[in-house]
Amino acid sequence: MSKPILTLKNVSTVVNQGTSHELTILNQINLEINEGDFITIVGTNGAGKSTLFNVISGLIPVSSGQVLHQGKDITKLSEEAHPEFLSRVFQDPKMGTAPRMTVAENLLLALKRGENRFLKPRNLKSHLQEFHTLAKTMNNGLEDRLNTATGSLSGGQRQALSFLMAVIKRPDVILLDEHTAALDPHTSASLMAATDQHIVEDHLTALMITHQLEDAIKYGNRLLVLKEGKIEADFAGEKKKNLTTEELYEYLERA
Ligand SMILES: Nc1ncnc2c1ncn2[C@@H]1O[C@H](COP(=O)(O)OP(=O)(O)OP(=O)(O)O)[C@@H](O)[C@H]1O
Repeated sequence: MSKPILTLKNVSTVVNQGTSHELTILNQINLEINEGDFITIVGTNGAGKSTLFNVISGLIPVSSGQVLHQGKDITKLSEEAHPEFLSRVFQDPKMGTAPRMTVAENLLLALKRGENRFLKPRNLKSHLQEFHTLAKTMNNGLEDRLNTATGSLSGGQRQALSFLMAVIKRPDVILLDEHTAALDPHTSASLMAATDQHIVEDHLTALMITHQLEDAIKYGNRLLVLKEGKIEADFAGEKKKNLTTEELYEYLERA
């Protein structure tokens, strides 16, 4: 049986506490994320999806409740300590990669994250074959652009690089924050397929926020609907498999 990698126990996040602008963004969230889970998350604007990721990443403090990593309380762990076990890919292709560095240099940076080493050219050379093989898995020509400055890549290639940088060290948890949303439909579908292949084949654990209901249903083993800071619905197994976009849409409208 799989064991929980991450657990949220009665997590609430309240901002502007004690003022007239007080707002409960997350309201008593209980969530157990198991090894190998690929959880898709949908919800209308302002439902609290990004805040949930911000709390898991240590960017926003919880007002009450607990966050556990492998059973260890990380509720008060600093944001800087989270990359040791967690990585995140954002919607904006400009985030997460250094634009003046080449694709290979960015991959090396991600591979050596936390090791505090200087980047040496010979160090880079020894990784080129490995990076070529890795980049090829994204099916968008990234492997032919290893020596190109990241800033001149297409949006799809840049997001593919951000994704590879996020998974290269096999973090315990990967947060995908609408990572295909800024791409055209064809590029988005291609990145989504490559994402899924990596997560499933490498048995990674991931959470993905998306507004694409088809993607939320098609990918992953579990689907959460967030509404006003609460988990309104939690579909897994057969229930998720049998869900249609129409039903989910109605659910969101009703929710
Ligand atoms: N630091 C903050 N201070 C005040 N309000 C905040 C803060 N962070 C988020 N909010 C509010 O909390 C609510 C939830 O925001 P959040 O960004 O988590 O929603 P979301 O589900 O990710 O929405 P979207 O789909 O639009 O990205 C929103 O009303 C937002 O304005």
